[in-house]
Amino acid sequence: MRYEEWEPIYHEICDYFSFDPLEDDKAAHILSNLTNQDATQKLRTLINNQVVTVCGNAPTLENEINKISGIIIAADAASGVLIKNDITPDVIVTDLDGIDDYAVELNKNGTILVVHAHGDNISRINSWVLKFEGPLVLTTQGKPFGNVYNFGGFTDGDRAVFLAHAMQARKVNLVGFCLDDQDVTPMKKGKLLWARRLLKKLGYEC
Ligand SMILES: Nc1ncnc2c1ncn2[C@@H]1O[C@H](COP(=O)(O)OP(=O)(O)OP(=O)(O)O)[C@@H](O)[C@H]1O
Ligand SMILES: Nc1nc2c(c(=O)[nH]1)N=C(CO)CN2
Ligand SMILES: [Mg+2]
Repeated sequence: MRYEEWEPIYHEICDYFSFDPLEDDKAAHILSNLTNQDATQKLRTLINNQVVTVCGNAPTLENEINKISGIIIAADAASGVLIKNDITPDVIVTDLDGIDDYAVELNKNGTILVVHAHGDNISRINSWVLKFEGPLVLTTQGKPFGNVYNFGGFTDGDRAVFLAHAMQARKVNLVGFCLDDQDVTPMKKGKLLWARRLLKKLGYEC
């Protein structure tokens, strides 16, 4: 999605959650200043024209492992579920609140980390990013610049789907997405509602 198309949606999201866009920009600049890494071309080569499975972290993921095929993109904590099931994600899309030290090891061995900056993860950016030795792609939900991209999307899960579309995947399958999950906090419910709205724009009903 082009930024011009994304921007009005982004402002609606900021109004909904009372997020401050200036804090998002501050986070994106902190991230960009920590590393000049840019594995976007590697990511594009990996995904272009391929079948991709994006794994969300709904409780159903564990029962849907057998549906995974092609290039595997894990949304944040879904990566831990995959690892427990002996599956190595090719890509992890994360705002750094759902991963653990295993992500540093995976990244060292080639898993691409797509690290998202926002106003509420600045401390996580500062504590995690310098530990990563492998390929990184940096993202923002605000205006992109330099080595910081915006492919559209909001939560780790729907952002992963927007990313796969932006990288021209041939087909994008979703597993572990249950966006009307009622067994979550009010904040999470709001985030899943937005994920659902955004994925609907790409033609997915989940
Ligand atoms: N029922 C569900 N519960 C949680 N996540 C879900 C669910 N269904 C789909 N997802 C997707 O899985 C992604 C990764 O889940 P995780 O539990 O790591 O969330 P998170 O990292 O705390 O979410 P975020 O940081 O995006 O707020 C979410 O961003 C969401 O898009
Ligand atoms: N400012 C801000 N932005 C976000 C947040 C968040 O908690 N705060 N969470 C996200 C993942 O769902 C994506 N973007
Ligand atoms: Mg997260």
